[in-house]
Amino acid sequence: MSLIDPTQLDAEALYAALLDQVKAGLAGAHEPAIVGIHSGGAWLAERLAQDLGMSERCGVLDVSFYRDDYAKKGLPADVKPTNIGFDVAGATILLVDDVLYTGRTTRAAINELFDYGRPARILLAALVDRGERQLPVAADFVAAHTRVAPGQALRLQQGADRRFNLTIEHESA
Ligand SMILES: O=P(O)(O)OC[C@H]1O[C@H](OP(=O)(O)OP(=O)(O)O)[C@H](O)[C@@H]1O
Ligand SMILES: O=c1cc[nH]c(=O)[nH]1
Repeated sequence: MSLIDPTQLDAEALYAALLDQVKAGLAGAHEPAIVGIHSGGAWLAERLAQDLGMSERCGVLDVSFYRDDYAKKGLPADVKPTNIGFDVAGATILLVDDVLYTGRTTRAAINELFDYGRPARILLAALVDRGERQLPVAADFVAAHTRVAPGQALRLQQGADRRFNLTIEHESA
């Protein structure tokens, strides 16, 4: 696994690489569907679903209520309703997030998904894996591995033209 300097991450090139991986990985999958984690994962999921002709089977999860730090942090200002308009039971769900770090968001998302039904399989796609996991979580599809200094965060942004951009910010407490 080679690590890419976080200042060199080209979000559009990474998106194209992730799309290729996901296309190959979902070929022949049983009842495939795509679910993005609000907010960056949802932008990615919507674009992947459009590019794969799967917009009818694309949903969004807001894991705020399922986070293990919910009691401490409460709800963020921009909480959005979860929206899954297809049958999760028996489906192959591609869970999509922008940045994979501690793994706690993925854990919360899997917990929430099971409230909608029992999927046949869940696969995880992340645009960037920054390592330093705190839970045993691994992505099936990753466009880039990097390391970011403590106290900093990678943030995905989407422009009005739907193009992606990754920036490095100081992490909010
Ligand atoms: O692996 P973890 O340590 O859980 O971190 C990864 C999560 O952190 C970010 O979400 P955040 O909660 O900051 O919300 P956002 O997507 O709206 O920025 C990111 O979008 C991932 O969902
Ligand atoms: O670097 C990070 C870590 C967690 N979540 C992000 O969006 N970026």
